[in-house]
Amino acid sequence: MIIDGKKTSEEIKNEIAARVAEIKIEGGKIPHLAAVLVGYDGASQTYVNAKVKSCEQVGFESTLIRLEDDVTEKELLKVVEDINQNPEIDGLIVQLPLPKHISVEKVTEMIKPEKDVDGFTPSNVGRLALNWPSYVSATPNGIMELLKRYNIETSGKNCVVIGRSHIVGSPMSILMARNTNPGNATVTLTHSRTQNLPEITRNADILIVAIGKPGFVTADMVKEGAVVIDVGIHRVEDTSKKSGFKLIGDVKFDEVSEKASAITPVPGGVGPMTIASLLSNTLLAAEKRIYR
Ligand SMILES: Nc1nc2c(c(=O)[nH]1)N[C@@H](CN(C=O)c1ccc(C(=O)N[C@@H](CCC(=O)O)C(=O)O)cc1)CN2
Repeated sequence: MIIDGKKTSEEIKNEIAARVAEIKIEGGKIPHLAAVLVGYDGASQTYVNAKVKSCEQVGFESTLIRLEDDVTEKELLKVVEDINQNPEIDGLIVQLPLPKHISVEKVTEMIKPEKDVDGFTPSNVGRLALNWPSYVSATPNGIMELLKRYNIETSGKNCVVIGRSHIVGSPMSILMARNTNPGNATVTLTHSRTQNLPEITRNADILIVAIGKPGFVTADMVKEGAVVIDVGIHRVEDTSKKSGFKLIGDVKFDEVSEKASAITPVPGGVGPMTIASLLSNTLLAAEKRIYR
């Protein structure tokens, strides 16, 4: 089975659009997302443009703030603080990665937790770990939603996560271990120093791959019937395409899909769900459902 993130994300966007229509009738506040993009990285521009377009699609307001790649850290912090103070804006994201001369930690810490719809601030990450209401990072949140909507059984299953990033791997391991449905899995968080990785991954009923290496997971690393979630997105040269590149994931799709019972493709899997989850978080922020 192919787990179709594109189709599921459209379903979620339709649900959000329906809620926005209700908010309009009730005379409530239309959700407003601000996105800050620093520099001209091709992939980041694609993602931010897709976020703005998705806001339009569901009826949100959006503000895109583009900054040159030589913007100083101080200037960027001031932009973030201005958005923090703007009562019109419900949610704020700073697109990552940032140029090397800017501290991601300082910028993230500056974002008001109530507007942190990426779920990256220390406050929201801490609340997630405590199982308190919080904004959950969009990619892991999107994966949980896919598992739920595809009725994938996770309780008591062995879940192996490859990659320990703050954005995906770490929150993913917390969510899958939680006493929720989906959740209640026995989770192993693996990383670049893990020994005998194939031995561990072959024991996974659910394998979530966020290692950032194209085609890293091969068929011999996967148990027959496993559910495989591929978080990686890489642009590799392909002269047969008009764009000059094609997208591939961290998983060798052709061979792993032969063994998996369910698998996310790249593109069209986890990526679109990241944007749908960001919209869900922005709706929560506008309706003040996390921080009252
Ligand atoms: N502030 C943030 N920065 C980054 C995040 C994030 O959640 N917040 N995550 C990633 C990038 N990302 C969102 O920003 C993202 C990645 C991929 C997709 C997506 O829809 N991918 C499509 C293919 C799109 C294409 O390249 O043509 C797919 O997989 O089908 C959306 C968002 C890092 N930065």
